[in-house]
Amino acid sequence: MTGEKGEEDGEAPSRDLGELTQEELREGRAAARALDEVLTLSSQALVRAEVEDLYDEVRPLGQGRFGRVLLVTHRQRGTPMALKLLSKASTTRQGFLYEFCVGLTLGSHPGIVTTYGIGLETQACYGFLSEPALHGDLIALIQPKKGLPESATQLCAQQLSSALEHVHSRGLVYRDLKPENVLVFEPGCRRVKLTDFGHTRPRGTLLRLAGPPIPYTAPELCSPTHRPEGLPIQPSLDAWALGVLLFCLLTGYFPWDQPLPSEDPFYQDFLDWRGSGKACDRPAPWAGLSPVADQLLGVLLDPRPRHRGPVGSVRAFLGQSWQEKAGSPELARKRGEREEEEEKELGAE
Ligand SMILES: Nc1ncnc2c1ncn2[C@@H]1O[C@H](COP(=O)(O)OP(=O)(O)OP(=O)(O)O)[C@@H](O)[C@H]1O
Repeated sequence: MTGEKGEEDGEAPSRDLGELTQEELREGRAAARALDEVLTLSSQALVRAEVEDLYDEVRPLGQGRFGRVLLVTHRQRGTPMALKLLSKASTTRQGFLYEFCVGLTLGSHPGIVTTYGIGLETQACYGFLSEPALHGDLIALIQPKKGLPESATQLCAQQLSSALEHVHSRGLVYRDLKPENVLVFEPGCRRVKLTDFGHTRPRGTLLRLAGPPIPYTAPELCSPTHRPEGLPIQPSLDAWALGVLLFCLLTGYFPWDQPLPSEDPFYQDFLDWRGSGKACDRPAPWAGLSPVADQLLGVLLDPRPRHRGPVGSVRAFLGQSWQEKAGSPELARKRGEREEEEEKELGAE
């Protein structure tokens, strides 16, 4: 997404490194400088034209809060492309250029949507072109209370962790991992790619939460005690979001609404279980996950950002079973506990 920017971020002052090491701060600054370079060049090369002068509209591909995405074909060559249009009413020129240029600099990775080097300015909108995904996004594939087949989940895990590692290797933090931003290029999730770089920022950028937290928001951003000037952002924010996304894919549930123990009993239950390590404390939504999945999610969903595993931790768990097999005594026991709990909850109403 893109939007009015600048309310929520600023540059980390050099005398105050927050939780960043000198090396991390240098990495973030180098990323900011590299982006600035691409942005200046792209800003000079925007094509001023109306969409219909250059492209034929085929059909809408999707709609976000800020952007409308259309399948178009090039008028002369017939090449199919996705055109993301951002209204000038809600997006600044700088905000648009930022999203466009982050896409351009990251697009060489197979797990990241390729952005073409054509930026457009019409009377009412800014726009840019990228490769079109003809199988939609991941949200359409997740079945409520079921999730995705495990094979598809592991394929997503492998490709998304690699794509996020690429983002991090460029000194950037993605910050917007959710199923709507994962595009599907082949059935069965054999090829999925990350899109929407409107929230991506250099490591170390100071960030305050602009709205209410969502399930994917890491707890360090929700803490009321966090520094008023903002938290210097780290790749560990993406590792948390990856953990939540994998949970959703495996179960068809969110693990919690927001990671605030005082507000969200599901999150409190998770913390209690982490603390005790006892099977009887396992929260109901976690029934159905194998010990391997527990371990993986335990690494990614560590509430302490400096102890949280990186996104690449996923690799060590691929190819092992992440779901209890249907009919296994362990699953029957966990399901029994879940049903008992649900009965208790219903009884309490
Ligand atoms: N290259 C593409 N090919 C196919 N569909 C796409 C493509 N890019 C985006 N979409 C679809 O359009 C939707 C909206 O796009 P996008 O997330 O970029 O918009 P946004 O306004 O920035 O979103 P947000 O609400 O997260 O701010 C996506 O969820 C996806 O379904």
